[in-house]
Parts: sequence; C-alpha cells; structure tokens
Amino acid sequence: MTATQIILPAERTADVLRLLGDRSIVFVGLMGAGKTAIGRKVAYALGLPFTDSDHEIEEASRMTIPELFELYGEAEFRALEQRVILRILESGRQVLSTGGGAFMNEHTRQAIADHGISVWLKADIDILMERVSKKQNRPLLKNPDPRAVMEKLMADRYPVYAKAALTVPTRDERKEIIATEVIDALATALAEAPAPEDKAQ
Ligand SMILES: Nc1ncnc2c1ncn2[C@@H]1O[C@H](COP(=O)(O)OP(=O)(O)O)[C@@H](O)[C@H]1O
Ligand SMILES: O=C(O)C1=C[C@@H](OP(=O)(O)O)[C@@H](O)[C@H](O)C1
Ligand SMILES: [Mg+2]
Repeated sequence: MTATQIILPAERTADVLRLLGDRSIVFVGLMGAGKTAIGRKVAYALGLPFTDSDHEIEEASRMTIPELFELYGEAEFRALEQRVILRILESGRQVLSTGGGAFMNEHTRQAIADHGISVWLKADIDILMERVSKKQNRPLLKNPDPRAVMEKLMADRYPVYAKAALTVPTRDERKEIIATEVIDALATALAEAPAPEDKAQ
C-alpha cells in the first residue's frame, strides 16, 4: 500500500525550515497519540530525515521493545532510551518521534530543549485506547485493565508533557490533516520564537 503524502508549496517548506534553523522537531505524548505516524508525515512534507527512537532502540539492541522489557526490565529500557535519544539529537536536524515515556526523563527533556522544538501530540483517551488496542506491542499496557493504566499515565505525565514547546491536539481525522495542522502550529510558534541566527534579520 502506498501512503498518501502531503505536498507543501516550496515557499512554505522553505519558510518553516528557515524558522526552524538547526533545531529538530521532536514529538512527545502518550502511546497511540500518533507520534510515529504523524512524525513520519511531517518529516516527508518538510524533506527532513525521520527517526523513531523506539525503532532505533530495536535496531541497536536487535530486540523488540516487548523483548527488552521482558528480558531486562523497564529501568534498563529507560537507560537505553536516554542514550539513544541523546545520540539521535546530536546527529543533526531531523524529525524525531520519541516513545511515550522518554520526555519524563529530565536529561532527555533538557537535550530535547537544547536541540529541538518539542511538540506534544495530545489525544483523548477513547482515541488512544482505540489505537493501541490494535497492536500488542506496548508492554506497559499488557494489563487486565489497560484503560486504567492509560488514565494513570495521563495523570502522571500530562504535567510533564505540558512543558513541551507546543501542544497540538489530535483527533479522529486523517493523518495528512493532522500532520498539516502540526506544520501550521509549528510555523506559528517558530515565527514567535525564531532560531537565534534568524533573530537578527
Ligand atoms: N490521525 C490518525 N488517523 C488514523 N490512524 C492514526 C492516526 N494517527 C495514528 N494512527 C494510527 O494509530 C496507531 C498508533 O499510532 P502511532 O503513530 O504508533 O502512535 P505513537 O507513536 O504515538 O504511539 C497506528 O496504527 C497509527 O497508524
Ligand atoms: O509510554 C511509554 O512508556 C512507552 C511508549 C512506547 O512508544 P509509543 O509512545 O510510540 O507507543 C514505547 O516506547 C514503550 O512501549 C513505552
Ligand atoms: Mg511510536
């Protein structure tokens, strides 16, 4: 199946990239919000490389995320996640989609602030549950009551996700539409907070 991609006018892309400077766009938010799916579309539309931290962790460890949790536990996964994200952020401007827990780590949050502009993709619980129920690849939700787990994660994490540079609501709408809304929100936010080298102009 060929995925539909967004085509932006060249001037629009050039404007957003200029305002972005050397910063990466970093997606944060809960499981199922669409960080991976929307991040990929945003990257394609802007002609930027795309990286998903979970994918990089799986490549580096040659294990799946559920295997890592099962064999080494969550603490080891978090340590690996921190290292991998720091390395990715130092490898140049890109779109990075993080795993839902990554932004909870203070060092990771600082590195994201140093190298990028963070985007909290925020969806309501029904949407999150509908999406995550389709795949059994999220160890935290391997629980008799995954909705209660998600509610607890919302309570614990929302105050931290709220530290992201911008928040973009997402909903039951085509990925291309959401990705376009993210780019619009980014363009507005970046125009208000230009990269240092752009401020002088
Ligand atoms: N706007 C959307 N419309 C329809 N499906 C979506 C949308 N955003 C994400 N999805 C689907 O929901 C699931 C979870 O999305 P994903 O990008 O993996 O979320 P995350 O990385 O935040 O956990 C995937 O199957 C993805 O294709
Ligand atoms: O929220 C979390 O703690 C996690 C989210 C997952 O990524 P997605 O948010 O991309 O599903 C993955 O990193 C792991 O299962 C833990
Ligand atoms: Mg993901």
